Amino acid sequence: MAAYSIEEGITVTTRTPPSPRNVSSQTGSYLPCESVPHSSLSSSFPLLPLLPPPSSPPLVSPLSPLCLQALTVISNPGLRSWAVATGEALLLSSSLPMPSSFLLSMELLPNGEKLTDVINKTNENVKYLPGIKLGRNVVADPDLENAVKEANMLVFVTPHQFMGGICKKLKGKVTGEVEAISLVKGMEVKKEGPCMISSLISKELGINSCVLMGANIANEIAVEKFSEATVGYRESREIADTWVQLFSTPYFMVTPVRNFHSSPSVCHSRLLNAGNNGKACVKVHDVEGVELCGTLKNVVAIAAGFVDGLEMGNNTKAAIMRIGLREMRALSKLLFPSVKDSTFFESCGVADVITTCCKDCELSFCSLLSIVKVIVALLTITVGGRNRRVAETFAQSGGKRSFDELEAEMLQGQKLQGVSTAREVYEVLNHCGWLEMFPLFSTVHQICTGRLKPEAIVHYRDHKA
Ligand SMILES: NC(=O)C1=CN([C@@H]2O[C@H](COP(=O)(O)OP(=O)(O)OC[C@H]3O[C@@H](n4cnc5c(N)ncnc54)[C@H](O)[C@@H]3O)[C@@H](O)[C@H]2O)C=CC1
Ligand SMILES: O=C(CO)COP(=O)(O)O
Repeated sequence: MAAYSIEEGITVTTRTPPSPRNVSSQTGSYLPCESVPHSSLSSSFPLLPLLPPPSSPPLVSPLSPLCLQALTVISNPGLRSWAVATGEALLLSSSLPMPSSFLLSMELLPNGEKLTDVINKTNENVKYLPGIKLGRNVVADPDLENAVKEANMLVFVTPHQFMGGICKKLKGKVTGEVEAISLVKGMEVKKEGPCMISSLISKELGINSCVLMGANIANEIAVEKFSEATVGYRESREIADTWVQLFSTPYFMVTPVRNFHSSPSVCHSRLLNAGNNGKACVKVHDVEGVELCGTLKNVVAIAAGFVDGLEMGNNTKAAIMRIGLREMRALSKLLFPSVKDSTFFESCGVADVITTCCKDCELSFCSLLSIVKVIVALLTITVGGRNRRVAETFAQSGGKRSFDELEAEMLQGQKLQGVSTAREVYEVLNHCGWLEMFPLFSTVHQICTGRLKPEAIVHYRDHKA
């Protein structure tokens, strides 16, 4: 059985320097190279050799002020998790300067061996990525502090619920010039107001953090289906380009997005000031726009799941997605006026709403190929957006089975983000007196907590809290 704790974990460490991945070994390039709007760095990146000579010097990106010495992925791999799809995909590529990938689990295999030991022995994650050799320079290490010791690039990929504990544990342990990127879709709500995960990382660890969000169902990326993602960044375009370079593959197209400095909204300032005796000083950039897209779309996905569970049809689903997107944009801009409208047209915005709210497949018994389709459907029915899927089952049960129970049963150790995010959003709306302005968001929370029936999702205007 798997036993997870923030105290223990796995790290995968590389001791050889990076070399960019070999594009000729990749398949499934969707767009011609010229149409991929990457930086010149990223377009030349995939052509370099797959494995570095053991004595190559550390990579110094021509665009980046950062000398890429070591990269640590802070994650906890699970079946079909984003951590596995991205974190380990990164590690598969020995293009990276990564001495380490930290996997927050001290998981024992059925034979009693530690997964970390087996990864180090076989250079393979026999449980979650069997049959695939990790980059030669990858080492597993169960000690979080040790994992970040040499790293100057940190990738965070865990459910948002655990980020507070992880940051607390790392406080004071991350030193030198370190850059972070968060792939975590979610936020924390403190008494002083909402705190995006990238801000939490920055505040707790004293380092800059970009974000990467997008329409990225993990298992599709794991099988190299073409996808896009958006990197949100604060100050430095060079840092964003470095992350784009690290994450990009022919089947994973990453685009950087920036917003300009601005003050937080009046209400947000009031919230912050209330908790900090007026001393709060927050700088806001579009890293928040990208991150709020990734965070809030999980609430919309829950709403879409209710619609599916009640078999309300595509028009209703489209209406809920549109209203959800509108509330996403409105809340993001109220919280952070610097958020740009155009961000909602990036992968992190409308595309993520679509992918997370869509059903994986429809069973069609009318087609000539119905048997094949049913088999394919049954094989794939367990994939796709988890928030939508669990909410669908919740609605089918008439709201009688709790989300906790369904999460444990359906996700087998994975974590649902949408239900806790709906609660966190509700707290913010309630605190700011905005509940009536966001009827869909507040109705979702009330359905999740059993105060309203799932059917209320289309009567949301009647349920002003
Ligand atoms: N899975 C996906 O398709 C995508 C996920 N994301 C985001 O990436 C983040 C991570 O998602 P996944 O990798 O899918 O996570 P996940 O839902 O697979 O959870 C990862 C692991 O965290 C573990 N965990 C349990 N207790 C823990 C603790 N105390 N400390 C640390 N970890 C603990 C869980 O057991 C699980 O194995 C989330 O914010 C998610 O919204 C983003 C894009 C796609
Ligand atoms: O964020 C995701 C896809 O972009 C994954 O969504 P779920 O957490 O609903 O599976």
